[in-house]
Amino acid sequence: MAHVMHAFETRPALAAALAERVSGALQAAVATRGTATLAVSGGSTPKAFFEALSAQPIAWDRVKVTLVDERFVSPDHERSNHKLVATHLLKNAAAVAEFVPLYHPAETADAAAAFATAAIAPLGHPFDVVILGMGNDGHTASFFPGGNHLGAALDAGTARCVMTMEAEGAGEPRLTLSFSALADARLLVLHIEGAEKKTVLEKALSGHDETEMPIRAVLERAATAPDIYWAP
Ligand SMILES: O=C1O[C@H](COP(=O)(O)O)[C@@H](O)[C@H](O)[C@H]1O
Repeated sequence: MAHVMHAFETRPALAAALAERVSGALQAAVATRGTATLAVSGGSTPKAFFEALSAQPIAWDRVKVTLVDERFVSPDHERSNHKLVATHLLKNAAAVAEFVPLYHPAETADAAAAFATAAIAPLGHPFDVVILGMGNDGHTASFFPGGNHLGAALDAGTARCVMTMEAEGAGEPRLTLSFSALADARLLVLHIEGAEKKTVLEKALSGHDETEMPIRAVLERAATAPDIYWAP
């Protein structure tokens, strides 16, 4: 699947341009269907983009926001992706958006994943916008190399769901949307920053083994061609 590369000179320029692009897609969705859905990544990269997006003049009360993946930690934990979104995105104009968490205070990650699968179902499909990140190990969402459920998570035939993932490089157990739930988004973005991530992307583009670099599943066979946003 071909991708479209958008390279920027600075990270603030990327954040502003991506916020405008996502804003346009969400506004179009609201105009067409009355509601819009947005699934975002966590990690360190999206903060400036979230801040820029939070100020966009969208009918945010019609927008439902969720995560592409989450750590199995409570929302007040410093590694919680929910906390990141609450702090940097669900503010300003976006404060009225509805947030659908993946984390649920269940006894096990598997039980939380079952709750989350039920919680995201009413959002409908495909998502209007999905923003993916990428780790230096080639993971995206929580599709980690060596992940215990990686095969099922990347299987296009797996029903749209939230699954658990454990992997050496993942830290705590993870909750992740399946590839099937992400890959047909109306707008599918891979947002990466820094020279190291560019090198990782080039490596991913030069091979085919998805178990080595799960991001390859998105780059090679997502139903929607990804738009890649990069800045040094
Ligand atoms: O663990 C995660 O990492 C990736 C990449 O994060 P970054 O800190 O390198 O930007 C992120 O996309 C994912 O949502 C997150 O859970």
